Amino acid sequence: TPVYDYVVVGGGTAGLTVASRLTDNKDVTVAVLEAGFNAEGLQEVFVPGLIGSGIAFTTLDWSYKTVPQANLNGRTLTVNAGKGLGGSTLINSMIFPRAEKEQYDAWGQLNNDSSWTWTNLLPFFKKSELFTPPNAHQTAAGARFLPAVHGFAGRVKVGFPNFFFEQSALWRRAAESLGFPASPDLSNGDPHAVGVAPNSLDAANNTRCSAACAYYTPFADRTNLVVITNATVSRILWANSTGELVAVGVEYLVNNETLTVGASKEVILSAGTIGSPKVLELSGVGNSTILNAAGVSPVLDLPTVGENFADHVHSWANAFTNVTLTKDALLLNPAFAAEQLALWFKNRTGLYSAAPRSLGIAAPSDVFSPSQLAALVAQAEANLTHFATQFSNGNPALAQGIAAQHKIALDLYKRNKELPLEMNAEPGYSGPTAFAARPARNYTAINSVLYAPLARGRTHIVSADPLAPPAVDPAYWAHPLDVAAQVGGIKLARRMLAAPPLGAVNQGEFEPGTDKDTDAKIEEWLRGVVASDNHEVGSLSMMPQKLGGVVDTSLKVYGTRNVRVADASIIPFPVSAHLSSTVYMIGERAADIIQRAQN
Ligand SMILES: Cc1cc2nc3c(=O)[nH]c(=O)nc-3n(C[C@H](O)[C@H](O)[C@H](O)COP(=O)(O)OP(=O)(O)OC[C@H]3O[C@@H](n4cnc5c(N)ncnc54)[C@H](O)[C@@H]3O)c2cc1C
Repeated sequence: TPVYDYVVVGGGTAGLTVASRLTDNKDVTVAVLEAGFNAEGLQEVFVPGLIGSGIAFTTLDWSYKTVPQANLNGRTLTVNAGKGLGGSTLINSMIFPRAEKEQYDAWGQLNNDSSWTWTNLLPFFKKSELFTPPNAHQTAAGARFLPAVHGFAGRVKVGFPNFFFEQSALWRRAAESLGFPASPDLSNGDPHAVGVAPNSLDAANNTRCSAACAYYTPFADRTNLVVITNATVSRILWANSTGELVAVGVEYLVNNETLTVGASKEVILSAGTIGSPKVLELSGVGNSTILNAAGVSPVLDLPTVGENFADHVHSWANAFTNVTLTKDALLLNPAFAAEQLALWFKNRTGLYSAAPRSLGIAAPSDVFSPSQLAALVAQAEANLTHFATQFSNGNPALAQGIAAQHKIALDLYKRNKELPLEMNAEPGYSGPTAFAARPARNYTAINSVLYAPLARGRTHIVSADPLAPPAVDPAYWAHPLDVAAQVGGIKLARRMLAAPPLGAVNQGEFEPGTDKDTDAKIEEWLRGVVASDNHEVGSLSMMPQKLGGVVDTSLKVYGTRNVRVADASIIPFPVSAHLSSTVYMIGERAADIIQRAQN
């Protein structure tokens, strides 16, 4: 068995960050085991406008299925997660802002550790970034940035695209007319505003910069960094079965062969919010009842593994438009699409050079009237213990932890600082109806993403077979405030579609449809259509053990000597942003913590 200092499970967003930083020291050896393959050479990965096409959502996607969702008409939803070197950054939409500073501060507050607060985390956000400021064309198209909040010597290339859709600019002005301030920079910790989102792309040649592009490709020739692809980790190997657990390596599968690799110092779990708890449970760490039922012998009873799971869900309002240069034009006219793709390969311009999103992050005051908000918050406060207990799966410590999270969220709601919705303009159709089934026209869509859900669910193994998918239950919409916010998102999206100057190109609503003219009808429609936004967090949450946490503030799994978690699963509660910048920050912070622990 080959032995490395560190073994990283999962070569995704945070996993490659940790591996890359640790091997900056040439005396340190790291092995990364990744279930997928190196997909950097595929155009579906590197061309920004091909997001979601080709194999992006097939081979390169775990495509996890939820259990039937009781609040969504019993539907089974898909939670996408990238499978391949780079993880979810291979297939994500490349939108690269950050959440509000009060939410990061709340991680510190929950954990009684001021090192996990916005001010102290900002250096790690910056450390990950190699930011290219907007050029004159991009600035004229609305791109803005504040140098003080960016990094210029990191590894993830961040910048702006070469093409901007007309509808995005019209929408930003419409949002401003509804009271959204123009953002000086969507990464400044104060995202209640509207602006052009920075992207995780290499502005020099207009290509996606995944975690592999950032943290692996430039360092692939390091002899102290070994990356094994097509390797599915089945479990952590322990030296002991009583007392504090000591990991000595991991077992993994390549094709049908079982192999092992040794770790002389630490094992780092970076398999994602659904993948990491699965590996821990397969290794005998979790709720003993759940493990026994799945046929795994418990080694350490840590009953909150896989609990406290939360995800963002999104919905849409879309309208026909007389604007003709839309993403729909690519679908409606294959010859035009081929021309545009050729243009991208020729000089990196045209419709495929854009990862087309402008964002506006809504505050409670944009979504609710003062009296409506007061009533919703009062109701949530009155039912705090009820819901915390319901979501905790019978674990009293976690019930306290969820209650503490809800209290923080509701206090922020009252200060207009918990931002419940992302609004973003899609220059083309976005919604639940397949291309062939909808009118062959041009559209403007406003996505609204539920950003601060109070519902908590879980993900657990149901089998000892490492290749069997886990049962994922996000418990979408299990809290009334979540439902009210998402209904409010449709109404806000409609106001945006009607507001000038966007209103001038609006040729009538397609979905939800003007017949959905009451909150109750909107809600009923949404139950049948809302989809995961693939922002799952919290399943191995960083919280004190007395609040049902799984890792401490050094990211170490309670009850183990040398297993840490670095990925989105440690994020204790959903934050109001797309996640990748935050996950890179976690990877940078994890590497720093590990390096300091060794010195
Ligand atoms: C379709 C989609 C769109 C998104 N859009 C955006 C966006 O626009 N902007 C944004 O900021 N965020 C976006 N996100 C979210 C963001 O990309 C993720 O939250 C983030 O990348 C997760 O990082 P991670 O390190 O936790 O996990 P991942 O990056 O998913 O890495 C986990 C890795 O572990 C591997 N793995 C899992 N199990 C095993 C195992 N047993 N053995 C070996 N390897 C294993 C996986 O294959 C994967 O490579 C999107 C996500 C998706 C899926």
